Amino acid sequence: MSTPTWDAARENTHAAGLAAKLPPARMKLADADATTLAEPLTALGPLPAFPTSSVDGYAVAGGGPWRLSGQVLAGQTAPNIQAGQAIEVATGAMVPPGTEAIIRTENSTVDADDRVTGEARPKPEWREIGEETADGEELLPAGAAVTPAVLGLAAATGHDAIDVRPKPRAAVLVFGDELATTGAPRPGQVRDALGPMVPNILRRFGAGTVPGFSPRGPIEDTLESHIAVIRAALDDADIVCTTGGTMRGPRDHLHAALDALDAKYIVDSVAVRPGFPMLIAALPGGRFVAGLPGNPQSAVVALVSLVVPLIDGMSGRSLAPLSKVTLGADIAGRGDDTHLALVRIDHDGLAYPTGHTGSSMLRGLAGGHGFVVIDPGTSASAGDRVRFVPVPGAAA
Ligand SMILES: Nc1nc2c(c(=O)[nH]1)N[C@H]1C(S)=C(S)[C@@H](COP(=O)(O)OP(=O)(O)OC[C@H]3O[C@@H](n4cnc5c(N)ncnc54)[C@H](O)[C@@H]3O)O[C@H]1N2
Ligand code: MOO
Repeated sequence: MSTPTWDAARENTHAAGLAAKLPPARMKLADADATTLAEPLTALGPLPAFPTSSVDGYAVAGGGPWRLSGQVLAGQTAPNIQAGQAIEVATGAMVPPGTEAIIRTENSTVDADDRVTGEARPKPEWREIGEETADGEELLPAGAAVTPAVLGLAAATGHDAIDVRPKPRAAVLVFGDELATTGAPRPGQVRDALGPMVPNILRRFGAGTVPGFSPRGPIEDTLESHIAVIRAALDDADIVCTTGGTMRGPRDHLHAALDALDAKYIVDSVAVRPGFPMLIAALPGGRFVAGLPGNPQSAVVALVSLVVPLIDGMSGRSLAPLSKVTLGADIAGRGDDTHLALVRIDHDGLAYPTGHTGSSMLRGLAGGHGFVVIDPGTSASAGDRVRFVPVPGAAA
């Protein structure tokens, strides 16, 4: 398999995810945040459902002064209004049929004999039936991300539950005999930095987690343990993220384990720096293994490069286009490879390289906002607009 470009690897991974997208499920609104619409969201009725006052004031008909002859509060049904009458209305209340104008409270006076005088503003002060949506209108297409605002819109138009594709469930398996999980590392040891980091990044990218596997590890570097724990994780996970062992060194067992599990590579290394040994393999039953390199920053590069497109595909979403940022300083390319360079967006709105960007380091990532994409064969200069891959929650 020849090494794909970073862009091609993302597209291939997204397409593989889309081909294995998760089956739809009906979910109560309270449970549906961060899922994806499986069907278009349509209005179950017009919005607003009745002519609705946008102000506190007096509905009037005919010429004034008007005789105050009632009140409508939000939630009540309104009586008809006759010429010469004024009916006090609250914001959100139904506008009495026959209303010609609504005069705001602050633009009106009511005398001791309940006579209302005042002047209406030129623009109507109420919202007509169906102004926001007609009954049955499509509000959002299938494949749209379900955000808190989408939940609010669904509720506003009458839905109690919606058809969504659930979040793919991701397990995280941390491999490495050198890893310690507490205290400062002793000579020869490395503190596991991925266990505390990867599940939280996955959650922020819209993956669900699997109890007992968020993370599981450190797991010993043997072929048998790789095969056994990947199998166990697949009982509940749609995506199994492994860390380390992506090369073919003396203690790297991931490839052999994937062969034993009958996996097919979607991507097996990518022309990107850092993080090139990242891989995605498909397993029978529409599940995937994402091999994240052991170097901690490279593992995050693999998450944002391939696992995010995989989650998008399995969720039935299109591959999200990347926004662009303007560079505040020059950033060198990495020859024929795409360079994902850590940047911090500063107070001037421009992106500057962080320090400490070695692939084994995390200081740059912890102080940065994401990666800019320097395309193969190019270098970028201050002032250039370049694509930006955010790492949510990366920096304050
Ligand atoms: N002969 C070559 N060796 C290496 C090459 C190469 O091209 N030729 N590429 C290097 C690159 S680039 C990367 S990235 C790594 C990928 O290594 P693996 O995915 O096989 O991972 P490991 O060997 O297990 O570990 C690499 C490195 O990361 C540290 N590590 C691993 N897990 C964790 C963790 N959970 N928390 C913190 N640090 C972790 C590990 O101790 C190693 O230092 O391969 C290079 N080698
Ligand atoms: O792929 Mo490695 O990321 O350069 O440390």
